[in-house]
Amino acid sequence: MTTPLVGVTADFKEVDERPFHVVGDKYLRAVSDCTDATPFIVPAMGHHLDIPELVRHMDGLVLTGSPANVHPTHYGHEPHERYEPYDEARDATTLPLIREALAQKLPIFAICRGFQELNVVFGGSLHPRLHELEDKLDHRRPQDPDPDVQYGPVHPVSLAPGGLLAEILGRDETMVNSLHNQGIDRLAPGLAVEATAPDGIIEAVRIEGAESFALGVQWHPEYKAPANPDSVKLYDAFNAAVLARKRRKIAA
Ligand SMILES: N[C@@H](CCC(=O)NCCCC(=O)O)C(=O)O
Repeated sequence: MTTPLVGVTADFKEVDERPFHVVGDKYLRAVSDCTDATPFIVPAMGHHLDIPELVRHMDGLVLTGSPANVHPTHYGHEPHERYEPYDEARDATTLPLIREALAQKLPIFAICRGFQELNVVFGGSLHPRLHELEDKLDHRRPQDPDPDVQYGPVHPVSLAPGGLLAEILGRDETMVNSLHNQGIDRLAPGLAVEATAPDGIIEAVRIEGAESFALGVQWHPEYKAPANPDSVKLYDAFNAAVLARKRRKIAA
């Protein structure tokens, strides 16, 4: 069997005043270190991509995190400068990519912004600034220059009894990192809650009835993934689905 291919979504942003398609190294490295697949970067080129053809070549999809927020018009809200930065090139890529990935039963692992994109694609909405809500935790990145602190565990999440995450991790609670300003407001129909923070914020979802692995998490399992036993289990589960997809393609 040839090596499976996992697409990893890129942001579109300026680097030295020039446009670039960029992906954090940790997203690529986690796929490389913790699965049998080779990662490749999916550029944020929207309608310039032949998305159905691209998905046919993939065996799995990782939707990455990003400092940029999903444009509010995708979930029926007015844009406001306080909700920036946006990355409309990424929205124009990831939202149709998720739809096509589902149609082609591709394993999907959605992380942070990717998790939020899943909710938006299914018709849910986001709260643009969680930390402005009374009675919610501050879910933003810890203010410390050390990445091990920024991506260190900061709050527990309760795993839904009988859910996919509880099954994968083998328990009912775990500690997660937290580097997001936004979060799920209205949960989309078609998504099942897999984990919640102590303040009730949804931290993980599964696509109900998906024919392959289709999980989104608000935290960052990709950060130093091989060193985190929970992250290893998550990538193992994703990998099993990627390999199964690859075998199905060969058999077809
Ligand atoms: N912009 C959204 C999503 C947050 C997110 O994905 N953070 C990741 C930051 C960088 C990284 O580690 O990839 C929000 O603020 O909620």
